[in-house]
Amino acid sequence: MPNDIASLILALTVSMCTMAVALPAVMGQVNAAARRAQVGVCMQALGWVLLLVSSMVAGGSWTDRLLSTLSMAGIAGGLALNATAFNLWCGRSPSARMPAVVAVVLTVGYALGFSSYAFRVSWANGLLALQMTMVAVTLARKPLVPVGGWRWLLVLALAAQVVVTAWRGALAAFDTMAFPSFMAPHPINLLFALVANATAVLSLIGILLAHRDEAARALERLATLDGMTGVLNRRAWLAHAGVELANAARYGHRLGVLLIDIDHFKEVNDSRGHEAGDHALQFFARALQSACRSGDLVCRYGGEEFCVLMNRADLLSTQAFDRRIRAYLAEAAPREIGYPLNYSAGIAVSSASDDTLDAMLRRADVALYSAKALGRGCTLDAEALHMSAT
Ligand SMILES: Nc1nc2c(ncn2[C@@H]2O[C@H](COP(=O)(O)OP(=O)(O)OP(=O)(O)O)[C@@H](O)[C@H]2O)c(=O)[nH]1
Repeated sequence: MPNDIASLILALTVSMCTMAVALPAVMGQVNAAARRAQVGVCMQALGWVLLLVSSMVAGGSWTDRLLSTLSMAGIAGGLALNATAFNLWCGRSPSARMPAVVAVVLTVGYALGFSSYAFRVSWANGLLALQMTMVAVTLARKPLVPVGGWRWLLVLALAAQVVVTAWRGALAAFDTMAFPSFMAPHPINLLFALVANATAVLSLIGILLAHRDEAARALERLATLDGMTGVLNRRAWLAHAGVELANAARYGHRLGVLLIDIDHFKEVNDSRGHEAGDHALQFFARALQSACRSGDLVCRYGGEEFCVLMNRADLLSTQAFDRRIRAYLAEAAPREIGYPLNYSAGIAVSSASDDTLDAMLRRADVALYSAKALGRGCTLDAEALHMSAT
């Protein structure tokens, strides 16, 4: 059995080192979460290497104390980094101060109490079990973004490792003679080595899948959002608005489309520079979004044109939205961007159950064109225009 345990611990160390080298190569360019996970794996790999080396030097010597303490710092620090990585991948803030605090307390306590075998082993195993619990809780908490079912596999493996690690801590404290080293021929050591190997494999799978989910979300963002303003792009807006119009027809609601074109925007670019122009577009998009109700859809229709789909809205409520935006711009634009910003707009409200998005956009565009022709800075509605023309 001692040889079995030594082989399994060696296999675990080799797996961790392989992961530490392979992850950066396989994952390519990474974000903050993946970077933390990679560094976390490297630290754990280093920790296991140092623990193995420490078992080869004279027990209780200063070299043993130094190597063992550094190995604890590596394993505990790596776990703390993994906790923050999984927090980020679950859409939460990266702050996971507790696992980091536990890693520091564990290392310092281990170094200070090194001369007592029972204390240092129970201290390290107890606090490592606490850290693993924190990583498992991080994964088990409801994520704020879609995360695959893989997290439950990792939670299960971590839960098993928590039990075995805490058990080792208890044995070291209360039955020290039966548990003289982490490679001693004790069934719990064998169980620990097996579970640790399984958790290492599942961690690798978890890190790769979390990274893949994150990349898929980033691709979706790129495909649906306008990169500069963060509102929907035209293609995504058309797809969503088409669904909303079909629902409106089915349930007998009305909806309004407000097509907006910022006035004299070329002058902003020409006199203040392209960067100021970009800043103004971002401010304008924010203003539209904050004035919307949930269910409304804002998009950047093109250059300095925006389009808003107002769900369950008739002409009066679309006009009220337009007035709110104008009042907000008059007050906030000079304050936020340093000069006034105005726009012309056209409104089209869904008329019959067979109305189409194309037809509504055409009517809104005609109304917008007329608003520009009237001298800009105003909003016209397509129905009124149509009535006055007939
Ligand atoms: N800074 C910046 N400018 C943009 C962007 N997209 C389009 N524009 C500018 O928007 C301006 C649009 O000019 P025009 O079509 O003449 O419209 P306008 O100056 O607003 O005049 P009217 O619409 O007739 O009031 C051009 O100068 C474009 O370069 C962008 O992403 N960033």
